[in-house]
Amino acid sequence: MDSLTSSSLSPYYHLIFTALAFVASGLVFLLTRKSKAKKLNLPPGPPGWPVVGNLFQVARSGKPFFEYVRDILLPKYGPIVTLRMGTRTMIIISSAELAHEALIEKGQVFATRPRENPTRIIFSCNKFTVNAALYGPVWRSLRRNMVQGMLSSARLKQFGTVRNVAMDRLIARIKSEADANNGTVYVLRNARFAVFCILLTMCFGVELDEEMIEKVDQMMKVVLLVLDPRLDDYLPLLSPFFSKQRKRVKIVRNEQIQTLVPLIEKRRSVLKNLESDPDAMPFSYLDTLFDLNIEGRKSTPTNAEIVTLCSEFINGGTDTTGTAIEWAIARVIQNPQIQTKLYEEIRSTVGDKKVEEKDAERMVYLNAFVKELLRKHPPTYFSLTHAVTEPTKLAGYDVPTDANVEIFLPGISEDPKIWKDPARFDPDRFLTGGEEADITGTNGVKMMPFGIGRRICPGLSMATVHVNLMIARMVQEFEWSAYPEGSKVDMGEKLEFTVVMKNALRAKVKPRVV
Ligand code: HEM
Repeated sequence: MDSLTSSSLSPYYHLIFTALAFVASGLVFLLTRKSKAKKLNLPPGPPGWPVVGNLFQVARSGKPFFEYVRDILLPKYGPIVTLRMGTRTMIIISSAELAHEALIEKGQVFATRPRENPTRIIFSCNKFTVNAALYGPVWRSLRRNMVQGMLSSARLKQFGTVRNVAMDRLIARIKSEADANNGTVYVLRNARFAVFCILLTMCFGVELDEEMIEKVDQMMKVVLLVLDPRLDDYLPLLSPFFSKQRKRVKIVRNEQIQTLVPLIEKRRSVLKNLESDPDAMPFSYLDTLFDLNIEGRKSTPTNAEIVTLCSEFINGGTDTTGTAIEWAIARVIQNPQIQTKLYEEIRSTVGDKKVEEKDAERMVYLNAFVKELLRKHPPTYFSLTHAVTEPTKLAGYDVPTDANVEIFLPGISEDPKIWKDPARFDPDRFLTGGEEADITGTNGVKMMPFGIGRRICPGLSMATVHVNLMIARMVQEFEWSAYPEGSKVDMGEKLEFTVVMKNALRAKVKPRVV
């Protein structure tokens, strides 16, 4: 789901409003006639204005989109709602039954993606990514390649050393930041950096120096900013007002290509003689892309397409994982008894040894903690947007092919009908005799932080390894507490690319004395 907020629309608000009033009155007659002719039985939703639909209601609520959905739409209209955002029809679902009906029972029909806005078309190289591709041969080829080439359990094992290096670097960074700042550190920044380094190395096949890492990171952030939805994405008739922004999109795309193509070319030449570069990894995502066969296409991916695929690989796992770690540390600080249980489990599993991923895998309490973390804090509150391959029904309502289908994840993982005391953060709920939840949705849907069905996140296993290992190492090395000392952690949320803590978590760390 695009990160639509009232603030992303408000700069244009007054400029556009007058123009719209004219256009609206001119089109109202035509549109009402047209919509009557269609006679779709769409799910219920707030009545909207002609042309703009509910766009300004959302913008004027002053709330981030996820809060508008949670606090205003769902209580009033129930678990399936229609919202008209300018020319786009959005159908939002927020119950386990409906997610199951759509993504499992009618999985094939709901497995495609909607029409993209022009900015996303540029950055996705016309939908040439796993996440944006329409359900069909291109998607199958790209997804199979990513999963078999990089994310299978055999491949994951091969990158164990990269993770260990990144974990040691993370601990060293936390130590030195704490030393320089009276024992305090920012959590998200450090966690994000650690996982970013892992993904960069896996992607490009070399360990980049700090300067290059910083350069790529800055560029990725700029890209995410220009991908923020604009008003003309919902109301294309306003696009003449946005020519400056369109130019900026092209400039940023060029910068992205200029930054990443040298890394691609370097790997191409290193591959001719791997032994020539002692720093080169034996394998990387790039290696799978150079000669990739795409069903229904004769040519292998171009450099621009490779840039896009690499960006997807890196972006898909960076903020999501970093966000999970920030909330994990917040919960650990908020609940010292949870921190003690985690630490005791680490001690009883590995003693004085450094915790490794095979140890983390068999730590029952840690795994319950991570599950509860992803239930209470799914890094994205909406799954990626789905669309249907043909007109269909959901809960008896019509779902047309041009609708954006959004799944609101906390509506499921905090549903009091399927969870005991869902607001409470309690890893013990997953321990013997307690509650259960299959995170993949195969045996029923109760939580779906990675989505479910055909489009389920292919990075699920790797992300779980990263989150488990990072939490285990961070708790093994440090005792975490609130900053300022004795203060309560502010659990407020805000939407960036993911749902992060409203005030970036700054925590006090004390190295453990063993
Ligand atoms: C905690 C970490 C992560 C979370 C919470 C997460 C969550 C998600 C979600 C909710 C979706 C949408 C599923 C749908 O469309 O229904 C998704 C898709 C995707 N994720 Fe992840 N993800 C994480 C990590 C990763 C990693 C590490 C990678 C790869 C390196 C990755 C790559 C992707 C890709 C390529 C898709 C698109 C799949 C498709 O359309 O077929 N993700 N992820």
